[in-house]
Amino acid sequence: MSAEIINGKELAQQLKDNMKNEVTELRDKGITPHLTVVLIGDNPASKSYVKGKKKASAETGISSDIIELPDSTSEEKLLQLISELNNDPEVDGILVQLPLPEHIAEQKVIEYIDPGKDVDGFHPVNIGRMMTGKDTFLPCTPFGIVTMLKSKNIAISGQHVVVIGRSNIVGKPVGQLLLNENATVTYCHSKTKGLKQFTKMADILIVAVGIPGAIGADHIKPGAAIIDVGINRLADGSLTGDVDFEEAKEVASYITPVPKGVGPMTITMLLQNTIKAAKGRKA
Ligand SMILES: NC(=O)C1=CN([C@@H]2O[C@H](COP(=O)(O)OP(=O)(O)OC[C@H]3O[C@@H](n4cnc5c(N)ncnc54)[C@H](OP(=O)(O)O)[C@@H]3O)[C@@H](O)[C@H]2O)C=CC1
Ligand SMILES: Nc1nc(=O)c2c([nH]1)NC[C@@H]1CN(c3ccc(C(=O)N[C@@H](CCC(=O)O)C(=O)O)cc3)C=[N+]21
Repeated sequence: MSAEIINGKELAQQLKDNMKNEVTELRDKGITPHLTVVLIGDNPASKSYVKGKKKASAETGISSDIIELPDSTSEEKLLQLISELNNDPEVDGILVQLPLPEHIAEQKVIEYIDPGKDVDGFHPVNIGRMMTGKDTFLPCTPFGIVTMLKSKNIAISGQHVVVIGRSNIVGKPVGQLLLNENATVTYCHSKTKGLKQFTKMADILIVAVGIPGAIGADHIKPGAAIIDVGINRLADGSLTGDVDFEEAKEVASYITPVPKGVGPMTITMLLQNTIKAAKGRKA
């Protein structure tokens, strides 16, 4: 038996089609959601993600612009720009593409963004609201993952979720969101001893490590749902996840592919958050 594939690209398209109608209605009322993306430096991967965000915005009628600045941009100059965007009444959402150059303190920049415009959901105020179960901007990748699980009616409540990875943008918040949905959550990371003994207990296994092939069939409990967050570019230019897909799909009940899995959902949730920001500010 081969696992059912959760096609994130298709689900993202359905959600964008719905959003397009919502944006049309908002625009008829004179409200055009606007997203500003700030891109520092010329990391090719970041450039390609940012292009994807612009394209997806246009598809739904959300207006967007990209502010590109050189690698040499000072922290002070970036904070100044954020302060202008915070005060610009036309701007609903601000996204500063990560990672930032080494000389800029990432956390300081994140905390400078107006929480009401923080469509990434990375500001400590929004993280705190998420942790306490309040309405807020949910971080896009975790929000996308929960949306994918729900789209397939995969049970979350009472299930054992194992998350591999504890970054502030993926691992930690996805565990928190699933805890809010009444899952029992275990976190694993690079210091975890005996990783397999944990992963084999997972009803839902979320892999956000950044190592191709980190997880194989022998890590997986038969019938588990596997969410592969990893985006790794191989030497031949192709993209691959953290899970050995061919092997894993023979053991799992559901699995997300890379590409066309979690990635497109991340962008779609960003658009959702931008609409929410516009409604919160302009409506
Ligand atoms: N699809 C999407 O939309 C997105 C995809 N990504 C991708 O997801 C992956 C993870 O991203 P991100 O969370 O930002 O990455 P980070 O590099 O910030 O975090 C990686 C995590 O994996 C853990 N880890 C590393 N090696 C091992 C190991 N051998 N065993 C167990 N755990 C390990 C690390 O542990 P420790 O904390 O101890 O160092 C860390 O917590 C990347 O491939 C990234 O490109 C990221 C964002 C969005
Ligand atoms: N402030 C900030 N917010 C982010 O949300 C953010 C970030 N910084 N930095 C980098 C990570 C990574 N990320 C991805 C988004 C979409 C795809 C995506 O759409 N991937 C496609 C493939 C795209 C391609 O072919 O290149 C897919 O998986 O099918 C991947 C990765 C957002 N991130």
